[in-house]
Amino acid sequence: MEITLRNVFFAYNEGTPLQNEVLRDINLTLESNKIIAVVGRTGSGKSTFVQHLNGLLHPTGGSIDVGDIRIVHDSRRKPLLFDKVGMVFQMPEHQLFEDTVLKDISFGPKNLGWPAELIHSKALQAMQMVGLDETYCDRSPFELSGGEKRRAAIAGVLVMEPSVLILDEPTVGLDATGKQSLMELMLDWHRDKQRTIIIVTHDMNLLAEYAEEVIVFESGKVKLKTDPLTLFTTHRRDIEALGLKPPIALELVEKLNARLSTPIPVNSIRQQAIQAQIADYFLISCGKRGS
Ligand SMILES: Nc1ncnc2c1ncn2[C@@H]1O[C@H](COP(=O)(O)OP(=O)(O)OP(=O)(O)O)[C@@H](O)[C@H]1O
Repeated sequence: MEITLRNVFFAYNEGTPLQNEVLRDINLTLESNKIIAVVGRTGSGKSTFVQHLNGLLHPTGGSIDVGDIRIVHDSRRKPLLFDKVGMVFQMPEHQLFEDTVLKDISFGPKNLGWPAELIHSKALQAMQMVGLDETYCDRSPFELSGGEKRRAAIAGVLVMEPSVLILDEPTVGLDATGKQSLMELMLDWHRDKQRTIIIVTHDMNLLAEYAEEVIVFESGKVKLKTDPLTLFTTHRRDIEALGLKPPIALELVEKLNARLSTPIPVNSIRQQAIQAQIADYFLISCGKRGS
């Protein structure tokens, strides 16, 4: 499902002395079936932006087309899109509240009036997608580990089968293994269902590994929309000025290149691809592989 924003402005506390304009003239199209990262300094408006995509916030100017639903500044018509655009907030485990995992995951579909049997089967499917088996159904969400809680919270969003999934800082607080396994699950969901994922993140390694497109925010405006490789090569200075460091894999290849007479070409910023390029380079330079 495509999302198009035209001349979108947003101010908190509009029309009051506390008015705070946070989004300024956003014009963007978010294509279907992509993994899109949203980055920028803290306070640049990323969370405010993504909350516009599922109707949680409405623009104070301009329009947002989510598929065939238009969101505009009109206090009489405020479409909610929670079933089409699923949102996983920062630290989603804080939003678990039912006494069992199954009840928590079933909460959204129940509110939408889905039949009980359908809710049950979809909830089990969602649990499977996030790697929680049926033994978790009757467990209290409050007794799970941090990573398991996060998976349960994500299942509560996936159960609605959204066309777009928004993850606001999905891996904060998880260890390296937890981060990777969560992101691999999200990648499987994206590939399996052919749906869009929008990730708000400060983690440039995560961005390099998973994003196909990047939107860079600066002071409530879209500074850039590009792909990760172009971001970290052509726009290197711009993003460093925003305090964003390139991914470790790219820094590694640059350090090596400073010492090599024939630099390794930077044609990817994914860690594994760069490792393979480096390995290839050394095999070629040792004469063990034809170039
Ligand atoms: N409910 C609110 N009322 C008033 N101002 C708000 C509200 N929520 C956020 N803001 C302000 O809007 C601006 C953008 O905040 P937002 O959370 O969208 O930024 P962000 O880029 O997501 O930041 P971070 O990376 O720290 O999560 C900030 O100046 C913030 O103080």
